[in-house]
Amino acid sequence: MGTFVVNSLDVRQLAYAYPDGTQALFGVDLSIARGERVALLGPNGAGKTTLVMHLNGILTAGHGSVTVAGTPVRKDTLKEIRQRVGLVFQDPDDQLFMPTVKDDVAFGPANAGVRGEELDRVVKDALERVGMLEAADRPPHHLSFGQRRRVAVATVLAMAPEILVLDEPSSNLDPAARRELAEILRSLDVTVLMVTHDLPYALELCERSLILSGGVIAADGPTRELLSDAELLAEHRLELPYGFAIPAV
Ligand SMILES: Nc1ncnc2c1ncn2[C@@H]1O[C@H](COP(=O)(O)OP(=O)(O)OP(=O)(O)O)[C@@H](O)[C@H]1O
Repeated sequence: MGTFVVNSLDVRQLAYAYPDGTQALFGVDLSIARGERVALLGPNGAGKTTLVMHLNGILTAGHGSVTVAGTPVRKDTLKEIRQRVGLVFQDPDDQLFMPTVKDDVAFGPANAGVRGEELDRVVKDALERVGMLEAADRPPHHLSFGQRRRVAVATVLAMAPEILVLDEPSSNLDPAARRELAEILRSLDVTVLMVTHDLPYALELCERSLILSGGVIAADGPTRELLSDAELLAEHRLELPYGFAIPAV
């Protein structure tokens, strides 16, 4: 047998209409290789959330397919898929509900059968990776918003996901917390897909970006090239902050 490379994510001809008939996706194709960090850009209503909800089977394909590390997202693979696709919601409070930070991080792996010293090690490692180990015994609701977002990332990392999917990771963060999270994400060595309206954040973190617009992938290429194309940005209602200049390489 020859060697072949399995992508972290393959989406083929994915189309989806909500029960009320609203067609949100019209045949989306995309592949993300292992270790890539990719930004998913696009105006309000483009279908970004709808696409993300297909990645771990919250929604299942009306038409087309989603495959994570070679495993198709289907009803009978959901358990495996939910472990492989680490979704970090925009609001960390949707993800943190245990009395302490370490209980929250332990919840997923404990459910998957990890126990004892192995569980302690997994929790410690995930908290260390997001710089939150000192907060292990604190109640999540005593932490700042930025700290809670980092703990939410840790709860997902503890499952050793194939791909980390972040919804608006920089939203509601002050400049220092925004920069700290960028440093953490850059250090992770995991495949990342991040949905963002923060174009400078996409540029800083992701070599490649996708523009989803009107339910289709309208552009896929180096972030720097996409963000340098004023016409492309205007066409898809994307705007760089006033006065922002793309830094020279
Ligand atoms: N539950 C629903 N029922 C019907 N239509 C929906 C539902 N959720 C979303 N839509 C519609 O599907 C389309 C895509 O919405 P979606 O939330 O995926 O866009 P988005 O790119 O995530 O937008 P935003 O940037 O505002 O979060 C929109 O036309 C939206 O109105």
